[in-house]
Amino acid sequence: MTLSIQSIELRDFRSYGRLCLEGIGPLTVLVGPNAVGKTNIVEGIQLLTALTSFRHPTIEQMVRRGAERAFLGAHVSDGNRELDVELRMEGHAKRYALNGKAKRTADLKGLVPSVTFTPDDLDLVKGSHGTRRKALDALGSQLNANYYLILKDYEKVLQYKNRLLKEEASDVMIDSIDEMLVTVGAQLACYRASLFERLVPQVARRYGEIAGRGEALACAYRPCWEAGAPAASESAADAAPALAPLTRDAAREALEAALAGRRAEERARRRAVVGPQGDAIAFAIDGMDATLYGSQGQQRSVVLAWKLAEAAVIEEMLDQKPVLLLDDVMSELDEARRAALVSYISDDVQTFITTANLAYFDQAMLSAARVIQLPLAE
Ligand SMILES: Nc1ncnc2c1ncn2[C@@H]1O[C@H](COP(=O)(O)OP(=O)(O)OP(=O)(O)O)[C@@H](O)[C@H]1O
Repeated sequence: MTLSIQSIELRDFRSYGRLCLEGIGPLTVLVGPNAVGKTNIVEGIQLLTALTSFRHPTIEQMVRRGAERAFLGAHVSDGNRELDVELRMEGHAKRYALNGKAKRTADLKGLVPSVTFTPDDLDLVKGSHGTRRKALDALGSQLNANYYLILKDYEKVLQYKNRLLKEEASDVMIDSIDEMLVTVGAQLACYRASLFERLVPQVARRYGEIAGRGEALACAYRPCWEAGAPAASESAADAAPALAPLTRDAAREALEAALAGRRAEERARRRAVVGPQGDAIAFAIDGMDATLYGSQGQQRSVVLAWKLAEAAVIEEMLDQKPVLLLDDVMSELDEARRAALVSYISDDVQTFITTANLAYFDQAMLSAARVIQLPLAE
């Protein structure tokens, strides 16, 4: 059974001294003027579900100005299980707990998954490969704690290697860090390739439904070792997908060869150029790169399709519908795309929507929702 959020408490988090929302149902609409704290609530819920924030803030930015520590808590239940997820932030430490017992972030991944959709996500197609890699990794991290741990390990290895290259360390040192990079990087590439393979049919199907007109969307994931570092201008149509399924041995071999072949370049540039930080993800609509040629509407349809596909993959893999967090996106979508998004919202998909304007919602939806006007009366 799907866990859903029953109540939320925020203490000294962002603009809130204390905020309690109780008796939370399937659909909550948070409405209020600019800067009233709508996104702060969404961010708090994301930190308690996906265990991350789309704003990528420091702890200092999240603790209310003037306070020493912040507390976030959610009571979640599926009718059988009653769970309290808590997060405490102080200094440089972020500490999660479940029913009062300290937990590592990795232990809680996937417990109450969520899909967040904010105006920044509209850059998923327009933006760089890095934006798309981050989106894929954020999904993978919720689905599989090992994906998350490998990603964190890889970030550390890469940081260390960059330091060594900057300091012009000896070849022996670079060889030994490359060994680690190959082990961790090959695993990360395999996780990415296999998640991508699951995601793509869902994205393509949803794009077809949203865009209509028989347009075909192709998505390609190309690991870094294929033809060197990817340029953003390369066409998705040219970027052949990784041979599926990508095995760890094949990934290791390809990474090793690419590292050996580009050692001189890495030395000259004094930074790592080979590794999953160079993987490319691209979209093509009817054979044309969506980043370069897609209309604004087409790009938005791809993003929406990607988000709905994320929700579908989470449900498929975790047997649980994710909480949907829609931060101020209704105003960014036209009527048809709004309708596509709203059609996904149902009683069994717990949804939080923020908006400055209720005019974007039809009456049927509003009457099914709990509308919370912010700021709350004291
Ligand atoms: N650490 C913090 N301490 C105190 N206030 C903070 C902190 N972080 C953010 N804020 C305040 O929170 C407010 C922004 O809140 P939020 O982003 O949730 O607004 P919003 O209602 O989503 O606005 P908009 O509709 O403009 O997007 C700002 O006024 C900001 O100063």
